[in-house]
Amino acid sequence: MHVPARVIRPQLHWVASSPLPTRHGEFTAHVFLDQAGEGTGKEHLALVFGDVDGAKAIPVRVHSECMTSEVFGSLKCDCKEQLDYAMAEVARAGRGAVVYLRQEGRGIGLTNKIRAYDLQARGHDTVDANRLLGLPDDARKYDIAADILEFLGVRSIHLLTNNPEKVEALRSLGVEVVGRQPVIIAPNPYSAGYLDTKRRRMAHKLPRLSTPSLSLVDTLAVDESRPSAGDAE
Ligand SMILES: Nc1nc2c(ncn2[C@@H]2O[C@H](COP(=O)(O)OP(=O)(O)OP(=O)(O)O)[C@@H](O)[C@H]2O)c(=O)[nH]1
Ligand SMILES: [Zn+2]
Repeated sequence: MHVPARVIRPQLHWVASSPLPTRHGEFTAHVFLDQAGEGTGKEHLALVFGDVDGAKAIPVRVHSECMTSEVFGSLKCDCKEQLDYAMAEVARAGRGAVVYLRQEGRGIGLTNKIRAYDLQARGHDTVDANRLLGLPDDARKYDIAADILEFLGVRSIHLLTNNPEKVEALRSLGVEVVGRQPVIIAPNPYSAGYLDTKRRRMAHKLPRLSTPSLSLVDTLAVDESRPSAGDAE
């Protein structure tokens, strides 16, 4: 059945919803079309578990797109495992949401992220690679996430994140963040330096990590039954 779009604000429209069975349980997927500025045509997603309308202090993950890890299994970052963990956590809590924002590469887009990866392959860390490209360390915005949460009727949240700046950004947009829940993923040999840079240079609340042995790569490559970080928690 086709339901007409609902205008959230002039350039952000709710456009579709459907049940979405996942390996973490049955969510409802809501799609929001962003027609503003550079975001023209971007489709953002909210995966909702249980009844969140009017809910307080529910777990919410505001996640930024990472095609390289989420689609292709890149080991350079922790994004896919964080997403899996968040979905499992929301389902475990019985209600909550994952807001999936299409701001690839901390908002610089896929092309620039791959350019940054090329610089990282030449020895630069994730922050310096962006700077060498003349780009901000983090170009993301969270106004759409705030609007989506308001649209869903969510009253207050526990934000699943290690990034205190994300908490502050959402608060400054009027989201009542009553707590922060860490999303700590064990490093692999390719992500350890990246995670350490996030801890040292981006103020992420991450533990000091020791670099795991390279033999873990072989394990990751051959063991398809490996439990996800979410399963391990
Ligand atoms: N520019 C750039 N973006 C990256 C890199 N690695 C991952 N990303 C992007 O970073 C975004 C995720 O941001 P993170 O800094 O990993 O984490 P966060 O969302 O700030 O914090 P958490 O809530 O704790 O996950 C996604 O959009 C990824 O595509 C990188 O090396 N360079
Ligand atoms: Zn990533």
